[in-house]
Amino acid sequence: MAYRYGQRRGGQQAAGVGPLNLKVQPGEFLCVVGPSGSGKSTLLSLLAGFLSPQQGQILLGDRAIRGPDPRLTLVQQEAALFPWLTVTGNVAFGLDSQRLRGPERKTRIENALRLVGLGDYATRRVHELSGGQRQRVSIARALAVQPGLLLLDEPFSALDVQTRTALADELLGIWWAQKVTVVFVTHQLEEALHLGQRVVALKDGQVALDAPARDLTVGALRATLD
Ligand SMILES: Nc1ncnc2c1ncn2[C@@H]1O[C@H](COP(=O)(O)OP(=O)(O)OP(=O)(O)O)[C@@H](O)[C@H]1O
Repeated sequence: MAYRYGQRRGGQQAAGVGPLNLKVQPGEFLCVVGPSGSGKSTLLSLLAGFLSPQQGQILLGDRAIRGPDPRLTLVQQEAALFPWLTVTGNVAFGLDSQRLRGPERKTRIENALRLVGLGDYATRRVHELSGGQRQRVSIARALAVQPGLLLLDEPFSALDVQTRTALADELLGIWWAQKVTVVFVTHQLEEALHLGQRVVALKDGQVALDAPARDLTVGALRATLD
């Protein structure tokens, strides 16, 4: 598939991604790395259904993604939460599109908050939380809908190193426990190698490298992207 933002004059290729062909296995943890402008966020917007490929298609299972899709959720760099709502209110908001009511709704929220270590914060207002706690709420909101595909776009980049490392390890624990398929975008090569089972490196919108993380080093990734 491919997506290009408009056309450039003078025969130069317009910015965007592709053509590329990627298959993510169910339950896989895939990290996408690449320098600024390489197309990471564009790829994630395509996977999230915010953009439609101009060429080819994106399938989730055997059904195409044609727009915002309840089978997947996206967590972005800055937690997009409602500050005036409680932690529970924010997580519940993600469930509204599923029209989930009653005890199952309550259980989903409680489980999601427990998974991110915020079981005791249910009634707190979001504006009282730290940046790391807010990002935990975003992840809980994404997990509560029990997505088939969890997309994360540099979710920890606004956080200090310690919080970032702690949250990365929590995410690994959640992935392990929930068997959710994860596509995680980062420009930090160390983070990609720590988290991913597989790493895809993008350069100018193309796949420059696609390999199991265990076969890679930061040096090898850097050399590919230079
Ligand atoms: N809305 C847009 N209109 C036109 N060009 C765009 C648009 N959004 C992104 N681009 C261009 O597409 C290319 C890929 O951008 P993208 O944001 O996907 O890169 P990225 O790898 O996520 O970068 P960063 O790490 O800086 O977030 C860049 O050349 C960018 O300038």
